[in-house]
Amino acid sequence: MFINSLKTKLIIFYLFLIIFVIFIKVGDLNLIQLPQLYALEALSDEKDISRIKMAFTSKSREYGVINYDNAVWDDTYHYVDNKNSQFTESNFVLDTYKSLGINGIHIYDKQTVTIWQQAWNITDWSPLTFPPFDQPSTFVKKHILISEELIIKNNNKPVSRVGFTLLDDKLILFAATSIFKANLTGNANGTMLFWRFFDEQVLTDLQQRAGIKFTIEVIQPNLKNTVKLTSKNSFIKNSYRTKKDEIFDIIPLITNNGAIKFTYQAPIRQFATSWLNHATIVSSTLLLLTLGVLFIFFHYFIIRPILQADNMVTAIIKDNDHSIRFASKRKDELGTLFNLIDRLLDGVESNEQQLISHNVRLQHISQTDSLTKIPNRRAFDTTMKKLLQVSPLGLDVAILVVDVDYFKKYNDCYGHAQGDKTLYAIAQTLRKNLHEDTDFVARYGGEEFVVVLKNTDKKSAQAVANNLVNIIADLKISHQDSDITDIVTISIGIHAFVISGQTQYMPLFELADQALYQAKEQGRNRAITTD
Ligand SMILES: Nc1nc2c(ncn2[C@@H]2O[C@H](COP(=O)(O)OP(=O)(O)OP(=O)(O)O)[C@@H](O)[C@H]2O)c(=O)[nH]1
Repeated sequence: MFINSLKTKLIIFYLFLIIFVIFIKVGDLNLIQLPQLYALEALSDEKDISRIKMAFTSKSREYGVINYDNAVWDDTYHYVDNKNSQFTESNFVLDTYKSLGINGIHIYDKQTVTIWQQAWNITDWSPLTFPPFDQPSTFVKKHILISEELIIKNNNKPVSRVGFTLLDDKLILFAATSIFKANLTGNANGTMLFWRFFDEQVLTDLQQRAGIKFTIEVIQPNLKNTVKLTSKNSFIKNSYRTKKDEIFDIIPLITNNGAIKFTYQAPIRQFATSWLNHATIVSSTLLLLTLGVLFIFFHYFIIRPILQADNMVTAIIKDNDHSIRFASKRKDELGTLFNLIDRLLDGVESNEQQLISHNVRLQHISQTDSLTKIPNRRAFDTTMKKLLQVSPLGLDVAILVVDVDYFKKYNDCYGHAQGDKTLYAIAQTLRKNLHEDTDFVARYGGEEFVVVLKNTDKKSAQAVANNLVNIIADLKISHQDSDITDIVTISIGIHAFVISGQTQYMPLFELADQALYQAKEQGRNRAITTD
């Protein structure tokens, strides 16, 4: 099956490896690295937020200090009592406002009634009236001006209120301090107020103090003080940054009637938050390249040789060809395995060759007569069948049946062992005097032999047979008991025929045998051909 393939298993292993690496990478990023980086970022953002808040605080405190210096001053204290305009005319000239950077100065008595007030438009330094301070509203009286109760609560010491407030929908920076003598003796006898609209200059000043460019807007006070948003990443809980990468926070107005919300663009994030970032792509590409190289390595050095071996063994089994060899030059375990298979094939091949030679010997034995060492009757049977099957039509063939004359008497006279020797001598003589390529001789049985002559007509067959009769006679093997002579002789019956589609050889043999009978009848030691 496909899944059983080594290559498939390797690919599946790689897929698991890649998923595992991505899993580790994502886990490491989300559970270890990002929380730390976000925490560091939040710490840095927190510092920026407090720098902005500090800018607001320092700006209002600066106003408070200037205001305090003017409120806790004997001249101011006496002015509240005597209202001598020389004091205000000499001290609060236009340049005073310009240098202090304020819109207005207001002096109130203990009952928070305006004693003196003056305000200017900072843009063109034209006179300005700002009703909430001119005729102080209940709100101003309560939240900005210093009441007697506050001073009593402060052990009869000067009280200052500094900060930002919202009046008539306008954001204002103010500083109010109770008017005291410079040596802080006696009671307070009023409130001195410095104020300024929160305009572009104030914003620029604050931005410079904080070193951050931010914008502001006035909002309802009921928003949370510090806004920590949940980041897009579900693993990271805290970040000050909004989805638009802005940071904002709230500065509540001291008068509790609103709040300043400042917003600024967060510094560019110094780390990647998605797992699909440059580093991941580079490392994933490197991983894939490494896996690719490993795959090629496995494929070329392990899988491919195994597949080649598979093909070779399949071919060996299919073609039953045991001569194929791996002849591997590899020095590794696969090389050892292939060499072992080669040795196994060596063994199989040598056994096979032994078997073949044994079979050849067996074949030879089964086709050879043990006494005369010439082909036997089985070989004659095979030869004749093959001859009738494969010979071309019209081929002349002759069958000669050879029989030793008076051989019973020979045996009786010389003994059976001598009879065997004589049979051997006759067989070998017949064999030697026939053409090895075209003629065939076999022992048919007993003292009877059969000769097959190919490409030989009747006349030639007669000549060959006569020659054989003479050659055996020429051996001059003595046979005292022969009725016709005193040497061993043979008789031959001949049947010559033409190949014409015969399928059985026995009728042909029997004709030759009948001719032999005639040769015996006519006195033996001769060859007779059928008519
Ligand atoms: N020594 C020996 N004798 C054999 C062998 N095979 C057959 N014979 C003998 O051959 C003789 C054949 O005798 P017969 O068939 O009577 O024929 P014959 O004596 O040769 O007389 P004709 O054929 O008529 O000339 C028998 O006595 C067999 O025993 C053999 O392998 N060795």
